[in-house]
Amino acid sequence: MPPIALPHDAKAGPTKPEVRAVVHSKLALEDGDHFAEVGSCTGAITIDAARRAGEVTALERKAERLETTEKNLAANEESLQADVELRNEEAPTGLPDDADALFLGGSRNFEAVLDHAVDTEVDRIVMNVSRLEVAGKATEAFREREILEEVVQFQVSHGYELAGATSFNSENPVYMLVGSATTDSDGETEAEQRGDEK
Ligand SMILES: C[S@@+](CC[C@H](N)C(=O)[O-])C[C@H]1O[C@@H](n2cnc3c(N)ncnc32)[C@H](O)[C@@H]1O
Repeated sequence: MPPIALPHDAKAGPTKPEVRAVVHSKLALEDGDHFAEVGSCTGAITIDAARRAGEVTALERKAERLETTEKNLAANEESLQADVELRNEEAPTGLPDDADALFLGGSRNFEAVLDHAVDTEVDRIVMNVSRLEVAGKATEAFREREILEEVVQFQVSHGYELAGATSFNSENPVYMLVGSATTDSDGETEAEQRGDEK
């Protein structure tokens, strides 16, 4: 599969390729999945998701950024397999009730978005955060809802040649929260079950 093309830019994006690779490893999208996204912006995550899932619903609160999502999706049309619906909404408004996987690239109303994910039992939830204080609040919100599986923090640096040697330019650190809101026959999430076992 060729790398995605992003001929159109928007402020606040795109999510860097190395970060996208980790996001998609955690989302583990398959043909039959419905993927929901909060904050599609340039569409960098949306395009990769539309190459893997069967259905994509992408929300973006800013109309001009949703237009960027649409244009970048069109630039990758030949490699997409999913039915894609773009919604100019501020989540949780506009979120589908049958998503298998959810990515929060934008953090507005994230508590209400997580409540919706719990109510609709979303199987895989990934949230990316760059600001430390928001990362702390989001981690608490995942824990309170007993849906937290992993907290991953990482930072990517790219090498460049300096005086015949290699030096590095660093990207901002990323905090990635990974969870699941599916429940067993007793109505417990996997995180709750792990708590019971301790
Ligand atoms: C950091 S950017 C996401 C970047 C995107 N993953 C990309 O690769 O281009 C966050 C985006 O989320 C949007 N956003 C934030 N909260 C939102 C919400 N509750 N509903 C819809 N969009 C939201 C913002 O307008 C912004 O465009």
